[in-house]
Amino acid sequence: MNESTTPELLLRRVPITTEVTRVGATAWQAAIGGGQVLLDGLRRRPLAAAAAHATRDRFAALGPTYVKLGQLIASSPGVFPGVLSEEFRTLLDRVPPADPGTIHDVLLAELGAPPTDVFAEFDPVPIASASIAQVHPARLHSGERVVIKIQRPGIETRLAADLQILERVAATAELSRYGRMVSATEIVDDFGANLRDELDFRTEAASIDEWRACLAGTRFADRVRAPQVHWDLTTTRVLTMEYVDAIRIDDAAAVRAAGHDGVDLLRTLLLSLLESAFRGGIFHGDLHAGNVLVDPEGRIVLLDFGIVGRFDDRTRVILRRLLVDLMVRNDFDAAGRALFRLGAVRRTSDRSAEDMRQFTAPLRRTSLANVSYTQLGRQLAELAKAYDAKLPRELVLVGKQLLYVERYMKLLAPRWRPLNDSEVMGYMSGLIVQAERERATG
Ligand SMILES: Nc1ncnc2c1ncn2[C@@H]1O[C@H](COP(=O)(O)OP(=O)(O)OP(=O)(O)O)[C@@H](O)[C@H]1O
Repeated sequence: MNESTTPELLLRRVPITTEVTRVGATAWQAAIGGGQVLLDGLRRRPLAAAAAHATRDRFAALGPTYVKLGQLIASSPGVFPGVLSEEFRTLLDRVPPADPGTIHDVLLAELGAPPTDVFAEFDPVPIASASIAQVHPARLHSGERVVIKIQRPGIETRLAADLQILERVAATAELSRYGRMVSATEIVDDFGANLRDELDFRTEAASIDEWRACLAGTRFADRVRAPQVHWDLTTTRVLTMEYVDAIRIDDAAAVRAAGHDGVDLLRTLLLSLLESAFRGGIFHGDLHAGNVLVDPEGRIVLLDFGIVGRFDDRTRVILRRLLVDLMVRNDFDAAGRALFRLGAVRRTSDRSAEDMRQFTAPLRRTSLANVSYTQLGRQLAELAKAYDAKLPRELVLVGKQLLYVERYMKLLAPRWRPLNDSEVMGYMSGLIVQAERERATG
């Protein structure tokens, strides 16, 4: 069928605001997905791969909510079948820009004046256009270059309708064992809460400031940064911030051509992530390559604080102790108790200390440096399955960020072994000393 005549596209042309139209579009996409799988089956392609491919295509056609959900699946190894995660990695969030007139109206409504008054220059052509927002370059009257992230009109209603459908699908999925094991409703609830947060740009702006404050005074303060927010020009649907001129971290050729040292960059990225998560309490929760840049001075610049993770004081203390129990004291009973206190394990067994010992064995071997986060994540997921454990969201989130770091390591510093690096080990020792002190003081 010609794409321009599919019901989904026709529906897209009229305002899709009601649940009924979204249910129709979702069912239609599910039906084509099913058809595609059947056809592939007849053509004797492996069924799992065909189903994953069809699901990816349908998610892309259904728009923002599903694209975000697909990206979540892609970055959750161990929870979903590998073939599905792989397929979803290619799901990009790029859509044509909204009509310039509607963008003008959003700015007028949010900032109280037309962009031509508020800014010395405003470029109506965006530099990036994703499903929730688009980003426009502009210049303030002071001469400073800025970018303005502007929310697409109508996105809120559309997401709300999609979320309602997903909630029902998740409730149905929980009737099955697999649905319960992956906590389908919880995944959707969590996902919905994140998406709603992402719709208030003041939350994102506040996270940028909070993250910067948590690294201020540490040795990372001048090695990793985020754009300055212009609060006077920031509202729920408009975020104005400093323009950052930098290259993507996964553009290895450009990073090398600019004379930056891959090991230095990766060390900074890894340690500042650990520092912000295990000491500071707030970390960037979406370090995909479009959000991690390198500026001409060789500093890492993080963009897009739409997703952040937080560990409260108590959790940070437990996590630091867990690290010591596993890596230094080899006290696996204590490590098991720590996991229990994190709320992660609901069932214990006589074998838990032994299982924990086996899980951490690769960490303690001489080949310590070769341990892969991916391998670790898979093992952790298996252990969680065996113990009916549910890893706290933030722990999973920090794990995902380590997977990104690992990916950039392969690109920029393939021979670097963080656990053989004296600065990394020095940093870990600092954490361990702190944890021992906390243990001594109860
Ligand atoms: N401060 C900035 N300076 C320069 N470019 C920026 C800045 N902020 C955002 N951009 C550009 O806009 C793109 C999208 O920004 P951002 O990631 O914040 O939006 P998003 O809608 O959340 O996108 P995504 O869904 O890809 O995460 C960035 O990848 C970058 O190219």
